Amino acid sequence: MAFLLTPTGKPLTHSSVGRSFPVSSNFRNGSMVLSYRKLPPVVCSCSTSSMDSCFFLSSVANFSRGFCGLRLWILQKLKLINHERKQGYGMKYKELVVQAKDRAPDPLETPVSLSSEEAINEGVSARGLLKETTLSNEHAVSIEEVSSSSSQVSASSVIPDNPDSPLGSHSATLPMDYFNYISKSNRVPSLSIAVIGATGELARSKVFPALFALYYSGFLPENVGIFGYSRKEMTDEDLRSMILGNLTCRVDEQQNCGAKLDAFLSRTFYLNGGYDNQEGMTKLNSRMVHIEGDYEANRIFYLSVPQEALLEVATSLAGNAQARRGWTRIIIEKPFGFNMLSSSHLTQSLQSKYEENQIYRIDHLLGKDLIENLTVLRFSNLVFEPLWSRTYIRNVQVILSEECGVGTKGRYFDGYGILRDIIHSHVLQTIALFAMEPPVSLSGEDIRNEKVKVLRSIRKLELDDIVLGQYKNSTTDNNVYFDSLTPTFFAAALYIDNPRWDGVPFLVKAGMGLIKHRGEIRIQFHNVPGNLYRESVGHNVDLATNELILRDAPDEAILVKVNNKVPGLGLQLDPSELNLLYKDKYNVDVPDSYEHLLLDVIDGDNHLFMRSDEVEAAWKVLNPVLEEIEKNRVAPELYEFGGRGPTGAYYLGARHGVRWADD
Ligand SMILES: NC(=O)C1=CN([C@@H]2O[C@H](COP(=O)(O)OP(=O)(O)OC[C@H]3O[C@@H](n4cnc5c(N)ncnc54)[C@H](OP(=O)(O)O)[C@@H]3O)[C@@H](O)[C@H]2O)C=CC1
Ligand SMILES: O=C1O[C@H](COP(=O)(O)O)[C@@H](O)[C@H](O)[C@H]1O
Repeated sequence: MAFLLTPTGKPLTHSSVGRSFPVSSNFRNGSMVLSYRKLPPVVCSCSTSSMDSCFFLSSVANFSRGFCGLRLWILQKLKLINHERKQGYGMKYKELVVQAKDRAPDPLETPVSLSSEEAINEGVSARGLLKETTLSNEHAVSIEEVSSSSSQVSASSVIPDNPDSPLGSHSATLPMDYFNYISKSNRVPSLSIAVIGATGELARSKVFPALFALYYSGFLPENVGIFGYSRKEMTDEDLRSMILGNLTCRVDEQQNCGAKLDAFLSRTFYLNGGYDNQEGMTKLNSRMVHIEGDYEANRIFYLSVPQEALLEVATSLAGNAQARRGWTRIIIEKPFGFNMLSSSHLTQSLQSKYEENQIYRIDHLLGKDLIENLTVLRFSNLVFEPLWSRTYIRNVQVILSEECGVGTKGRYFDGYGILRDIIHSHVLQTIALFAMEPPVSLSGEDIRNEKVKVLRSIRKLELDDIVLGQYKNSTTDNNVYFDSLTPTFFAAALYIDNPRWDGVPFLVKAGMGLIKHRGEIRIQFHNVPGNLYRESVGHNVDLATNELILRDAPDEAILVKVNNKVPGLGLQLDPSELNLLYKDKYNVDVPDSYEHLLLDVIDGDNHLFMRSDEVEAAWKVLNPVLEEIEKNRVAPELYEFGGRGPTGAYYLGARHGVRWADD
């Protein structure tokens, strides 16, 4: 039996020694082999700030997100400001709808006879003549109307594929060319959004609610069609009932809630793809064509399926369900591969079917304000950018801790662990956005060009630079122990070997089953040289360290820690926080990050999505240490569920001259 080693290579003296851990996953002959092992499903009332309920629509227990007035207004303004940089035309949709409303319908554009589903689509366009805010039940198409017609769809309406091109006869088109085309034909292309894996947890809890939130707030075109796809025997009605409980309206606009909900559901359809995705995608295409009518239509496919199914689904869809007259974009979920090799296999396979700019690798953390603020703060203020380097910054800490255990994520988490689930994209993308040089513009490619340089400059990790942890059995899971080495905690010291960041430790910490839900980036500045107030500061100069804190959880905030004179006679310094707490400043709930990112996909804005070279560069940082961990079967340090995590993380900080600032 191999020795169990600590991450520093020393034999483990922990109570876990003696347990025998088979390596739970590997990659053979170009395909991933995962053996899932049981993780304890820790049940705890983990509330995320983004899941507060705004308005309950149905009696079904509802974890809805809120998204109210001012935040919506800000988002709309920002979107308008960013209008010019958008690669796609999502926001122009609304303008075009308005233009189209102003024009008399072109009889040449109207099909001679419409199926009832096409008629619904037409009806929706016609209803566009009404102001969105006056949409009422009277105008909404009833679900029954749609259901009764939907069963009559025949496969004969499938448009044949072009075998010469992976993109079909219309590749992802240049938005402006396409625009001209649209305005010539006087018709706004419709948008079809298909959620593949519609019955899964992610689709139900995040994707459909985000789509409805966008629809409700007017961010989706009125002729949108929503399609759910999986292998289960279900009807349109079943899907609608299944997602209904998670759909909510904005508190400030609830007067139209029922009508909007009806309208959204009437555009939501289910397709049972069966066990052959080639056939399934052909059927889906047929259904989409039927709903879209014989017009230009853009398509988004959200692949919310297990990683094992991803390639097969993506390939089947590429050949059978891409838009023929409009663009197609696919969204894929992390983890992006299991290791360097499987990831590069995945990338190559996807690129043989899709153009890179069709692929949106989604990581929901990147849709949070915390992340967007990294660039906003730095590049729209004078006071931060001059300090953004090793000259002034002593260390950077990225902290993502969750109170919850693995819970229902156990299905895929145990095969992957926290490095692949959280570090590969969440953390490395955060560091890349934080540390990049100023991009030429805010365009997706310019930003991604800068991010990838940072990722390539990160020093590859060694075992000595990391700490692995696993939470012990909790009181809620009846003494069930993990029977794998899967880490639920990871900490590391990263270095970026470039002139701006040489020698600055980037300390990262991510874990589950910890004392506090926290998501923040903390930037600690150097101590003041020759500080005139050193006597007032006292011995613990760390307390007087200036800090900039960007926080997502527990409450969204931007804080700057400064030294301030305590009011009164005498001279006493007090490290205080300049505090921009969102909930105090803005009377709004923050939208879920899936809304933000889905809107970006519609707009063709890919700056928050990883490009394939970024995925590869991130693997180069992690792959060597992952191989070491697996080769040596490094055992994670056990920690108490609900505690502060492994003590190893404190030693790690100390070795790099850093004191964790979140304690
Ligand atoms: N849940 C989460 O919070 C997160 C999930 N992810 C990623 O998102 C993806 C989905 O996760 P999650 O929703 O939790 O998974 P689930 O297992 O809950 O759902 C998977 C869905 O995919 C469908 N499906 C499975 N196999 C196939 C197939 N061969 N062809 C077509 N459809 C298939 C399933 O339905 P049916 O069996 O009926 O076909 C089901 O609808 C995973 O890749 C995961 O890594 C990433 C981050 C967070
Ligand atoms: O992507 C993921 O993030 C969640 C944490 O998301 P949050 O929005 O609640 O902070 C994490 O639980 C999950 O394992 C991971 O895949």
